[in-house]
Amino acid sequence: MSSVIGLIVVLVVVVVLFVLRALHLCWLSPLRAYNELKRNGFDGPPPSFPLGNLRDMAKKKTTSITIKTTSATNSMITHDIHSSVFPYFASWSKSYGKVFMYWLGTEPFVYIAEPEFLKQVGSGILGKGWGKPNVFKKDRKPMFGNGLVMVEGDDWVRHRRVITPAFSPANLKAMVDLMVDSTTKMLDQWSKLVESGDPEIEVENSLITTAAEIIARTSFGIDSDDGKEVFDKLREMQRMLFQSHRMVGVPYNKLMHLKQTMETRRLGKEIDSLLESIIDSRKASKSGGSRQDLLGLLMADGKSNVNKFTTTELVDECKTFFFGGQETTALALTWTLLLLALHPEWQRTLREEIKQVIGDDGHHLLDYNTISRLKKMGWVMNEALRLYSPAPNIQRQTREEIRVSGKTIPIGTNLWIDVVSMHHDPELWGSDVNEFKPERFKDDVNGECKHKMGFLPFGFGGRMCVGRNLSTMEYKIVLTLMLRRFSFEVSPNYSHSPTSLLSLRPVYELLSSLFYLLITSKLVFT
Ligand code: HEM
Repeated sequence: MSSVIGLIVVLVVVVVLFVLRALHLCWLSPLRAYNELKRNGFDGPPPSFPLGNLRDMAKKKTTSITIKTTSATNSMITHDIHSSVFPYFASWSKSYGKVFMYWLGTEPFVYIAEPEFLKQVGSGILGKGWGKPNVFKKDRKPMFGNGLVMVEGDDWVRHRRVITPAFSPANLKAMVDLMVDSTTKMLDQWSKLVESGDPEIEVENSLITTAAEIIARTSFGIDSDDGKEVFDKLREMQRMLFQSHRMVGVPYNKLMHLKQTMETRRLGKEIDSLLESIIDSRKASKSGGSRQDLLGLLMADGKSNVNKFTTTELVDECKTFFFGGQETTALALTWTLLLLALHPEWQRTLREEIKQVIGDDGHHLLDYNTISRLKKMGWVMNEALRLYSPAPNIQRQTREEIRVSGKTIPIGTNLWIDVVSMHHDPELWGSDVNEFKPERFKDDVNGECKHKMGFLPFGFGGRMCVGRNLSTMEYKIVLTLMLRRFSFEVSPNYSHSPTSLLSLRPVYELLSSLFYLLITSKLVFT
C-alpha cells in the first residue's frame, strides 16, 4: 500500500515539475523577455501564445508565392525579391521600420535591416563573444552539431585556429587541378546533352553535385561515391529541417512532428557513422592525418593536446564543411548563370576577359594567380551575391548586454540580420538597386553601398566566412570553364520563385530533387 502511495507521490511531483517547467518555458520567460524588449523601445507585430508570429508568417508566405511565381519571360523576371523571399519582414518593416521585435513561437528575435544599428551592435564584440540562437542550435543539431558555424566562446577560437590554415594560399593552389577535373566532367555531360539535341540543363542540381565532389576531394581526400552518400543524406535532412510548416520556437514542437523528428535523428545517426568510417579509414591509411587538407588538419594532434579534436567534434566539423562547402558556392554559380543568361552582353564581356587573361585555346592552364586577375568576373560574383545572397540572413545571440542608440539589448537576445533586405535597399544602393550592374564593384569592394555594413554576403567581424577565398577561387574556375564552352539562355520552363531554405534557392520548396533552374545552353567553342 505504502509503495503505491509512494509511486503516486512521485508521479504527482513529476507532473507538477513538468507543468512548472512548461509554464516557465512557455509563459514566464517569454513574457519577461517581451516586457524587457518593450521597455527598451523595441516594437513589433503583436505575438500570440504559443505561436508568436508564426501563423502570420505562414499566411504571408503562402500569399506571396501565389502572387509572385512568374514564368520565364525575361522581362517578367524581377530581382526585387525581398517581398517574395521574406514577405512577412517586408510587410512588418512598413509599420515598424528596419529594427523591430518579432517572435518565432515563444522565442523573441530582434530583426535588423539597418547597417548603422548593426555596426553599433557589433562594435567591440569579438568573434568569440557572439552566440548563436539556442533555438537553432537545438533544431539544427543533427545537421551541424557543434561545428564551426555553431560553436561559441573559447571552443570557437580553438576550432577556427585549427581550421583556418586549410584555406591558406598554398592549400588553395593545390586544389585547382581537382576543381578543373570535376568541372570538366560536368561540362562533358552537358556537351552530350547539347549534342543529343536536348540542350536543357538542370543547372542547380548539376552544380551542387559538382561542388559536392570538389569539397569531398579537396577537403576530405575522398572519392565522389563516398561523398555522394553523405551529401544525399544531408540534403534529405535539409529538406526535412526547413519545410515551411515546421514550428521552430514553439515549445515541444518536436512532439508535434514526431515522425519528422525521428526521421531526422535517424538520418543524423547514419551520416555520423558514415563520417566516422571515413575518418577511421583515413586514420588507418599511410598518409593518415598528416595530409594538409581540411580533414588532415583536423585530425593532426597539434603540439599539445589543446588543439586535438574529439571524434564527435571531428564528425561535426566534417558535416559543417560537407554542407557549407558545396551549397553556397553552387548557389552563387546558379544565380550567376541566371543573371548572365538574362544579360548576354556580360557573357561576352567575361569571355573577352578570359581570353585576355587566360587564353581561349585550352592550352593555358588555369592557376591560382591567374584567376585572381579576372577582375570583371569578381564584379559579377559580387553583384550576383548582392542580388541573390546564398546566405540570406545571419543569426546571432547576445552574450552580453548591448547598448545601442539609447536602447538596451538584454543578454540572450536573438538577432536576425536580414541580408536580402539590406542588399535590396534603395536607400543604400540607389534607385537602380534591383538592376544587375556589376560595374558598381569596379572601384569599390562594397559596390558603392552607402554603408560598409550594407553588403554582407560572407557575414561580418570575426565570424566572417572561413571559406570565402576557397569559394571565390572555385567560382572563378567553374565559371571560366563554363563560359569557354557554352553560352546560356533562360529556358521557357524556368519559373522564378526564389525561396529561403537556409540558403537562397531558385525555386519554392525542395519537395523533390527535380526542382532546378533550367537554362538552355548552346555550344560556342567546339
Ligand atoms: C559563395 C559562397 C559562400 C557564402 C555566400 C558563404 C556565406 C557565409 C556567411 C554569411 C557566413 C557567416 C554566418 C554567420 O555569421 O552566422 C559564413 C560562415 C561560414 N562559412 Fe561560408 N559561405 C560561402 C562559402 C563557404 C565555403 C566554401 C565554406 C567551406 C569550405 C564555408 C564555410 C563556412 C563556415 C565553417 C562558417 C562559420 C565561420 C565561423 O563562424 O567562424 N563557406 N559563410
